[in-house]
Amino acid sequence: MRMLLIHADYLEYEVRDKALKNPEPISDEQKKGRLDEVLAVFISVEKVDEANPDEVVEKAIAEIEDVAKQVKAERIFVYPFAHLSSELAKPGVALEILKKIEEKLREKGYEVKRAPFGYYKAFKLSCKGHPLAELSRTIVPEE
Ligand SMILES: Nc1ncnc2c1ncn2[C@@H]1O[C@H](COS(=O)(=O)NC(=O)[C@@H](N)CO)[C@@H](O)[C@H]1O
Repeated sequence: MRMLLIHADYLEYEVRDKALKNPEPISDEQKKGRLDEVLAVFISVEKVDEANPDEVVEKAIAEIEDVAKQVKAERIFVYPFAHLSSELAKPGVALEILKKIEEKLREKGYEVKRAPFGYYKAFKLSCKGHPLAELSRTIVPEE
């Protein structure tokens, strides 16, 4: 799994066209979204993650929470992003992993949104620009 973490004044998106034949079903409300004062986490789920999804979820949560505490972010935007890796996991596996990350972060008390999976989306992002505002993490399951 590859993650790009951006501490931002805001992240907003608007769904455009389908990027997969069968994207995640979404409500009209989910076609647009915005969070202010947010840690945006762009995630590419990778083929290697398919070996142990639960372990990858736990490691991702730990890394995201570590950064959220450092930058004092209470809101997290989980954003499916297929452009951080050339070895992408299958969409079905990727979506399940992203949903679990969303759920577990919410259980930990963060305000969490997740951008829709399988769509081309317009987005605007305002990076804060401080030294910890742009970070990346790579997560792999144990052999
Ligand atoms: N492994 C993955 N990790 C994260 N997001 C993914 C993954 N696979 C698919 N997606 C989601 O599905 C969308 C399209 O995925 S994609 O791999 O780019 N596929 C395409 O663009 C197809 N139109 C041609 O392959 C992505 O924008 C993202 O929302």
